Amino acid sequence: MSNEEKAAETYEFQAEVRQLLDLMIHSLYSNREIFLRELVSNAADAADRLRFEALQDKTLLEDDPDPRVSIAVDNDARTVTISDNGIGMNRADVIDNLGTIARSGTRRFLDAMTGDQKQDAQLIGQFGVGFYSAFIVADQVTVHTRRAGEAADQGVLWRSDGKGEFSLESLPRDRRGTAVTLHLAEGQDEFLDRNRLRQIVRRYSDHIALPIELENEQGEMETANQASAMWMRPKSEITDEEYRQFYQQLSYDPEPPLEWIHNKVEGNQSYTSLLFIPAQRPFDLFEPDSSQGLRLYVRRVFIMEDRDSRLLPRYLRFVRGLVDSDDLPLNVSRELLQHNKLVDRIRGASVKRVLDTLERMARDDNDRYARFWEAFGTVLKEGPVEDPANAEKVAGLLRFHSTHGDGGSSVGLSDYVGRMHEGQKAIYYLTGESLAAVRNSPHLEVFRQRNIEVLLLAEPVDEWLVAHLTEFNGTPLQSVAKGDLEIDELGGADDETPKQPETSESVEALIARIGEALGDRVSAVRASSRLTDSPACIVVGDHEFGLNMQRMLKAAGHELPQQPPVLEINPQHSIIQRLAEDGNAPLDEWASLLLEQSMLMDGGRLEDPASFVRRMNRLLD
Ligand SMILES: Nc1ncnc2c1ncn2[C@@H]1O[C@H](COP(=O)(O)OP(=O)(O)OP(=O)(O)O)[C@@H](O)[C@H]1O
Repeated sequence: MSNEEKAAETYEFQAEVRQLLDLMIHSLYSNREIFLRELVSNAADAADRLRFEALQDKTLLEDDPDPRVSIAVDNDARTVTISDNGIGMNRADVIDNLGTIARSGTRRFLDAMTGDQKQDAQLIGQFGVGFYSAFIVADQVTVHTRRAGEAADQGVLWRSDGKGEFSLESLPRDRRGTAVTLHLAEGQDEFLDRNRLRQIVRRYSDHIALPIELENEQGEMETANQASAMWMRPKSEITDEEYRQFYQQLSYDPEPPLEWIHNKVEGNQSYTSLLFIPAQRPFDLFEPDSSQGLRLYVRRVFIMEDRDSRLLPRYLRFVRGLVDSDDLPLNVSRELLQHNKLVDRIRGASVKRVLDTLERMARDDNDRYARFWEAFGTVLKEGPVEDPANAEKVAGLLRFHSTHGDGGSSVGLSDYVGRMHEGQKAIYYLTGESLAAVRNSPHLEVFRQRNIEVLLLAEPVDEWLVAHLTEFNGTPLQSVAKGDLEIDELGGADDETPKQPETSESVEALIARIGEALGDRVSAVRASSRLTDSPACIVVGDHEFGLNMQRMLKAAGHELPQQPPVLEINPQHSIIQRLAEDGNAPLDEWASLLLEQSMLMDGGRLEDPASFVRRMNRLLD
């Protein structure tokens, strides 16, 4: 090798990496120890990747087949070195991975930072900021690495002080894998203390399933973690604390999980699954490429993270954990997972376990279920759409706001059905843009008067939900804002509730004239049985999209057929009665005003708000 080739080349960090480094160094002061978790986790990932690639090519293992991570301290040089005998990196890998290409996570991470130290530190905890966390405690970092399968002279040395540049040079390396050496910055000497390091390994990496060795004072290597696949141990021997720790090391979530489900299945297909239901929402739950997904192992070898939702459907993406199969082939690929009967069976059983567990929680522990619902209810509402086979089961787990009770979102469909009036034929609901808008909607008036409960649905996902969930245990779900209400069929009517009075002839005539005035802005004008306090409201047909849904579809760029709404008039309202008597009232103006105010009450936008205001002022004048 010539001298020129050996000379170090200098590269600049990509701008976002620089930003990340800067933030990390300044905002992570209170949580410095996580650097070790991150570097150990990278080392363990590298060992997993080697094991996986070695399934195809055994020569990669060279004469060193047992995966291992080791941590060594040099007190004189004030360095800590984390080494692995994993997959290693070649020159191009190093350039890509350690500095010049922003990882997709970096941008998301920067976007998620709030500026609040405490919150951000927690966020970093959840995120797994990776390699760059080395600079939280080090003012100089070197990475010496060689890719498995390549010759010793292909070793590469990366070096940086984290300030904007890094250098790269060739440096032969006998062993494959990577050694990351941290030259501790001033004031960070506590990380030279082996006891402190041991304690950090136990806290964050105890359940990594390969040995993490720590050099003791006598220079001997000792295993610092449990280094076993905890999920393979019998349930009865695992303490709650161990489950919690395992969860934390798997998810980086500081909050203990609400529940875990550990199953060993034996028979014609054997596998173990360990599933956790978290207590808090991860920040990327609603991002399309969120890092959620179970980990798939085959006979203890980590194969991949299930980013394609093969092991669990999307609406259960909040579940964390793993599946370890004895029967899948070790060389299983993404494609193979897509069409595999064993995977189908594992998935079916896992869905059932999660739903059964949630049912039990909902039945036995209201408070815990309320926490679950608060964190993940919105996601669960995708269930009936995504998984029709389990729609009924998921429907039973849903919770809603309602006109009944204290207004919290805690009403289940079976609670509702249990309270239905005799003769009531449907579960009534109203969707809208916000809770305030639905709560105050004129569509609820007659239901309030008759004391009939209505579910109040104000999340965007609710529109999709009710489009797919048309009944619950045989009782249909019906929007109170759609179709012709047959008031006497509502149920809830008893002798004391006044029957809907007949509409007088003069009001009938008025309704006809309003219809003429509005022309094709409406598909019909009719007397309403919905209203008690408002003069008018708008209604769509039974099989048409609700107005809120129409707005959402339009906002998403869909072309919708023109479907003018029906305007319903309250024959008992004093404005209506006055108009029916007064032959001189400017009826064109009044008709428009009634339509426009009804649209506004429904959360709609007027195409010409200025004309509306002028019209109102003329009539008030
Ligand atoms: N010890 C190592 N051996 C081999 N490759 C490594 C090692 N450490 C890091 N890398 C490579 O560098 C990349 C970047 O590492 P970094 O820790 O910044 O992010 P990550 O591990 O991909 O993400 P995260 O830490 O969020 O899981 C890794 O994806 C891996 O390809």
